[in-house]
This record gives sequence, structure tokens and C-alpha cells, in this order.
Amino acid sequence: MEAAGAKWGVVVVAAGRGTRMGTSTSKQYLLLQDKPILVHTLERFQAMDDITEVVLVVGKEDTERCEQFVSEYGLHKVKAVLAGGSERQHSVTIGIQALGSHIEWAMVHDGVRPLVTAEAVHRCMVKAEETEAAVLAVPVKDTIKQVNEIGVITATPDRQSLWAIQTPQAFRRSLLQRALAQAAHDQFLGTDDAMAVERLGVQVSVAEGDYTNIKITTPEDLPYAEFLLASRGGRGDK
Ligand SMILES: Nc1ccn([C@@H]2O[C@H](COP(=O)(O)OP(=O)(O)OP(=O)(O)O)[C@@H](O)[C@H]2O)c(=O)n1
Ligand SMILES: C[C@](O)(CO)[C@H](O)COP(=O)(O)O
Repeated sequence: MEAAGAKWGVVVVAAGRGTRMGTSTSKQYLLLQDKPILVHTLERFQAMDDITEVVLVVGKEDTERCEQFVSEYGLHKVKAVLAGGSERQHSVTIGIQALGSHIEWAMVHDGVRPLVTAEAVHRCMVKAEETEAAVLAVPVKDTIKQVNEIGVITATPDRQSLWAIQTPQAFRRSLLQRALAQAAHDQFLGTDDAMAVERLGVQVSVAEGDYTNIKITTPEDLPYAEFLLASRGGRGDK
């Protein structure tokens, strides 16, 4: 499957602190099979022919080491390594603005989702080119409850309509930039990129994700990611 030959740029956001991981080293720099998690992620996009350029957004104290990764691992699609903001949405905004002016379509991807496959990325790109805005997602497997502050269940949403949202999230670049500008103006902070677009009243579609496209968030995610990588013969893209 191929996206229609449009010019795609990717913003990889990796400026978070990884507080839920609880390690002294920020989780994006922890090693998976002897390589930083963030490098695995960047290699996924480096290998994809229809990705024109990548902007990498990292902590301001990490720009130098990431520039070194770019040259050490031959990540020549990375056009800029920039310091991010205090919230994910701020980091995304900084990254989107730095994509080349010829880039019409933009994806945002978490630096800590190293196991995304090229097939899934393509599904997201194709869906976005059809609909203007698309995100990868998988149906939730558990029953999800709403629980109040004293630990009592208040609602059980119908599982049929619940999806766990992943990245990449893909958009016509001008739409995402408009959405982020409006969100900033309204002091709205979302936990993903689609939220900024949804609040403009624009429909965001879902493209089929993979359960293995995990976001490395807490310590038990690390051995699982190692296992998944090993089961792909050390390559993240299969
Ligand atoms: N100010 C921020 C916050 C997050 N991120 C990035 O957004 C992605 C998803 O965020 P998450 O997993 O929540 O990462 P952290 O914010 O680092 O984790 P935590 O919430 O546990 O501190 C990560 O790649 C993270 O580096 C970012 O670029 N800028
Ligand atoms: C964008 C995201 O990865 C979609 O699942 C997620 O919302 C990031 O949220 P976090 O709170 O920054 O982990």
C-alpha cells in the first residue's frame, strides 16, 4: 500500500521527562537491544521512501546528543533537532512550524513508540490523504469504567465505541497548524493532536493500528518491547 506520492513530513516528539518510567535517564534514551529507544523510532521513518523529512523535538539539554545520534546512525532525513516545550502539544507546535515550506502533509509520532510498522504508518497516511485527518487506533480489549474521586464506578461506556489512540497522527499540514494555533489562542491543552483538530469541528478518522505499537510509558513496557523487537529478529519494522 502506498500513499499517493504527496510530500510528507514527520515530527517526532521526544521532549518529555518520562516521570511514569521513574528512571534517572529519560525513557527515550534507554536502550533496547543496545540502541536508544528514540533511535529505533527514527529508524522506522528513515527507512520509509515516502517520508521526505523528519523534525526531531527533544529536551533542551539533549539537542547535542541527539545531533550526534543523527550523524552516528545515518538519520539524514532529520532536518532539525529542536528544543521542545513544557507540554507535548507545545513540542508538537514547535516541530510543525519547522517542517519545510514544501511539506503539505504532516504526521506526529511519539519518540517512545519504536515498534510502529511501516504498514501501519502507510495505513494512516492513506486514510489522512482521503479524509484530511487520521490517527492510528485499536479497539480496547478491556471493559472501561469511569470512576469517581472516591473510587466508585459512575459509568460503563459501551466498549463498541471505545478505541485506544496511538501515533502517528496524520493531517493536512495547514489544518494541524490552524488547529494548534486555535488551541494556543484558547489556552486548550490536549493529550493528543487529534483533539486540537476535533475541536474545530473537523472529523478525524481512525486507521487500523497494531496492538504492538506500544507507547513505552512504565517499567513493565520495557521487557515487552524487548520481546517484541527480538521476535522481529531485532528489527522494529516487521
Ligand atoms: N513536553 C513534552 C512532553 C512529552 N513529549 C513527548 O510526547 C511523547 C508521549 O508522551 P509521554 O509518553 O507521556 O512521555 P513523557 O511526558 O516523557 O512521560 P510522563 O508523562 O510519564 O512524564 C513522548 O515521546 C514524549 O517525549 C514531548 O515531546 N514534550
Ligand atoms: C498521543 C498519545 O500517544 C496517544 O495515545 C498519548 O495521548 C500521549 O499521551 P501522554 O499523556 O503524553 O502519554
